[in-house]
Amino acid sequence: MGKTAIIYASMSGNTEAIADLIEKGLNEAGSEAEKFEAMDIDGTVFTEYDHLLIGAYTWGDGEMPDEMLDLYDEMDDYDFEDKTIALFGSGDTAYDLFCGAVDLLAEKIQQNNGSLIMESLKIECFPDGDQEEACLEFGRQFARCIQSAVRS
Ligand SMILES: Cc1cc2nc3c(=O)[nH]c(=O)nc-3n(C[C@H](O)[C@H](O)[C@H](O)COP(=O)(O)O)c2cc1C
Repeated sequence: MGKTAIIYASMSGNTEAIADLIEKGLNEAGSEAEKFEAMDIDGTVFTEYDHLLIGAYTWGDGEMPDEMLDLYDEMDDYDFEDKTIALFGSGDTAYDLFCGAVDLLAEKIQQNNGSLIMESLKIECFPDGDQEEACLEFGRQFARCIQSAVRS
């Protein structure tokens, strides 16, 4: 089935909480993942893992946060054509560019031959209430995508 990595950047814990819930959803649907903080890894993760869930909070004026910047720049050295990819993030709708970093990641993946298997998950601050279930379901749905790709 291939290996799944959940990669995230989080300063105050909201995006980390989303990553944890996505992993829980994946597990519920019978898949496993390894989770990494973006600043602890480099681009080799893009060759070692077949399925990628990548998440970031948004900083500045719709900008990529510092913790994700190196990995974001390194994406230009890789080809994402054969990868299963979905994106997630936490933001705040009080800002003009809600979850702008998620959109920047999507553009970068597309520039490097990749495509997204699911619509990106954008969470308002902390994933509570209905948003908690949305994160779990995102994980379950991603698991179903990679499982059905194996069967077909
Ligand atoms: C200085 C600053 C700038 C921000 N800019 C944006 C922004 O442009 N768009 C957005 O959606 N959220 C923005 N946010 C909100 C954060 O992305 C949001 O608080 C998020 O939940 C933080 O996630 P974390 O807990 O994973 O660090 C900004 C927050 C701060 C402190």
